[in-house]
Amino acid sequence: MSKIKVGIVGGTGYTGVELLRLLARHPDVQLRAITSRSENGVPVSNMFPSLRGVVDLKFSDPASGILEACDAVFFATPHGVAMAQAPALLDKGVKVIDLGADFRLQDTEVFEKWYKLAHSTPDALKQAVYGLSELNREHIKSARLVGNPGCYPTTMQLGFYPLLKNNLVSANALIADCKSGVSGAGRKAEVGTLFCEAGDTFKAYGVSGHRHTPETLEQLTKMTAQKVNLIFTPHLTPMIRGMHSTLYATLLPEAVAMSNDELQKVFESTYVKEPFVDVMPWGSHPETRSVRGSNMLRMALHRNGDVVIVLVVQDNLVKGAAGQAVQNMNIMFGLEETAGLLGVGLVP
Ligand SMILES: NC(=O)C1=CN([C@@H]2O[C@H](COP(=O)(O)OP(=O)(O)OC[C@H]3O[C@@H](n4cnc5c(N)ncnc54)[C@H](OP(=O)(O)O)[C@@H]3O)[C@@H](O)[C@H]2O)C=CC1
Ligand SMILES: CC(=O)N[C@@H](CCC(=O)OP(=O)(O)O)C(=O)O
Repeated sequence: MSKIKVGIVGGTGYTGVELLRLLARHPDVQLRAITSRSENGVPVSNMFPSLRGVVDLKFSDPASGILEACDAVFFATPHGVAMAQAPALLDKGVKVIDLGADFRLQDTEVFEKWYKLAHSTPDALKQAVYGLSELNREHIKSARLVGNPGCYPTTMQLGFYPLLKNNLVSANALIADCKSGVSGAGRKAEVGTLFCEAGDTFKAYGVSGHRHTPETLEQLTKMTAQKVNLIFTPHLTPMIRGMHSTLYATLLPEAVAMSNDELQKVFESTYVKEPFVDVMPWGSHPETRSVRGSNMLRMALHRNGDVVIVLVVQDNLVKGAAGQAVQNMNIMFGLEETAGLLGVGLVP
């Protein structure tokens, strides 16, 4: 089979360089174009010496037409960019995966409220498929346009799914207490992400409303007939990569008698065939470093009375962004789902 020709829009950002790291060693991919407006013409390896001898392309202008010759294009760009540029690529038969939020929310009014942007391509949005690989694989297989999930929503959905799908917990009282590494904010210069502002300190943000709440609610609602209510509190933690989500859900009266062993089996049987979801033994404490640089999401169950506690870790740049995007590309092109994604986490 000939290799898939791939382009990346936004190659100078953190998810862009993560895509490059993964795709450069992907057995079925040929990297054709990596765009940057600010670094146009500069060799990619000048900016990222980690890619010297691995990627020999130069950054190109996203408007040069080079993307149209690709089979697949990833948008690793701020919200609003993919919706402006994807329709022309789709018209040329190029498959598109957006790492931003332009194609995640089905309701344009909700999108406009949270992103403060008018949605310019509601027609393209109608054909977009939400790219949570494990739960939406069948739709992703035939998708031409995928909206890759947000990083926090990936942990919340995969953690709550076995409980909601099996009607074991009250969906009306879900709590997600989540922590992200600073790379989650992207590479753009902002005072809040400077070393002196984000190092050796810890804080919550977006407590009264974060745009990942509507995305997560929209998807959790598909898992259960109950009304879903979610309290989601993100925190910024002084590490570069990694995300840790502590999820709380109260068992319904009819499920309270379940043993820890039975609950564990529900999770294990849900994810037994998933190459990138690891259900650890009951009572484990997954660490972010166990998934650093890898596409694996690890979870472990605990219980306090009627409350089930699910601990979930992932690398925000891999399973939370670029890795899941590559996983979706593999599914869209009928490749081995794990191709290019079998790297092991970096410990220590
Ligand atoms: N960081 C993370 O953990 C996660 C990020 N995401 C999402 O992925 C997307 C990318 O994030 P991240 O890599 O962190 O962002 P960065 O801010 O680090 O990078 C953004 C990139 O987009 C390019 N860009 C900006 N504006 C335009 C434009 N108008 N046209 C073409 N290219 C443009 C920039 O390059 P240049 O200006 O040179 O063209 C840069 O390479 C965002 O939508 C983000 O929300 C999703 C999940 C997790
Ligand atoms: C630490 C940090 O700032 N994280 C980002 C979320 C990560 C991300 O980029 O998600 P989207 O693709 O939905 O924007 C935030 O809370 O805005």
